[in-house]
Amino acid sequence: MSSESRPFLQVEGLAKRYPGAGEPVFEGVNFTVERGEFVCIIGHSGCGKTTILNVLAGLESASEGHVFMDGREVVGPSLDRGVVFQGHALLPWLSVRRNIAFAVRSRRPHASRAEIDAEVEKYVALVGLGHAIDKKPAQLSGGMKQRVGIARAFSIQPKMLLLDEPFGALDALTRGTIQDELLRICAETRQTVFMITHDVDEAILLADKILLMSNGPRARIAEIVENPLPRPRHRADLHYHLDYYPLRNHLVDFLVLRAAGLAHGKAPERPRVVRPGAEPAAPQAGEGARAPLQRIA
Ligand SMILES: Nc1ncnc2c1ncn2[C@@H]1O[C@H](COP(=O)(O)OP(=O)(O)OP(=O)(O)O)[C@@H](O)[C@H]1O
Repeated sequence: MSSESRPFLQVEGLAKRYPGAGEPVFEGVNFTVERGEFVCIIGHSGCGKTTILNVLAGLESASEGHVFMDGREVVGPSLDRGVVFQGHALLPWLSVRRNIAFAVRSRRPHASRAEIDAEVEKYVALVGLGHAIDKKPAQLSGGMKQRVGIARAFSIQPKMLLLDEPFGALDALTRGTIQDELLRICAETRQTVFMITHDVDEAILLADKILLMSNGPRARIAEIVENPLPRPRHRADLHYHLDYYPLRNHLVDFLVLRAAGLAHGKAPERPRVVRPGAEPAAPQAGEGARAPLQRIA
């Protein structure tokens, strides 16, 4: 396959086995992410989502399989991939400005102080925190700290952003506001994103594609769900779209009715692609046959 036709991110036959454990947590995990795509992964606790994200980040090694990003194999951490964890992981003794400057400087080690400062201010403004730029993390709310984490990840201009339940600990109102911000920033920057969430509505709002993971052990990506809802999306009226409930029901049914039965490697290694509630999409080059139309309304 030429590098032009290869997907931006390609995950091939990934497996993770911890020493002393019997069966692998997951195995035969295969999926792709296109440049500029926003992909969410959903699955029950313990199926291995964070482990997969850590492998994509280069922070953990897989027992089997390979990850290729932009034509190169991922073998360790890199500024090409920005990670935001649920805990914001800011340096507590540094102000917001200096936390982000630290990241910008790692990308531009020879830039002047004024250049770094200008970039920091741009990314802090992006997440609406200009007024708090000289505060320390302890002086910020949980939502503000997560915003700083997001600004920091964007400030390294990663080829791919990896988000591990970044809004999991936030109240619903704050979560909604930051989701809207992320939606806007991603629309502006065409950032490629891989995000773990437990929140079906969050995935529907943000994702182009939702990976459904079966339960472990020997979990797999059981299904790839294309999100038929058009962009731009707005939380306030998304649920009026005809495809909203077919999509939502499909995701919930998977989690409630199907995920457990597909544990122990019962999900197919090459997951089917479905588009609930919408007309079937035309097959893409190099993609296997798609599942027939699933109108569940
Ligand atoms: N270092 C480790 N040693 C042994 N087992 C581990 C280790 N790290 C994770 N595991 C096990 O691997 C499995 C997958 O963990 P992981 O955190 O990737 O799941 P997850 O799907 O992200 O879960 P959650 O949704 O609860 O965050 C779990 O059963 C966990 O106990």
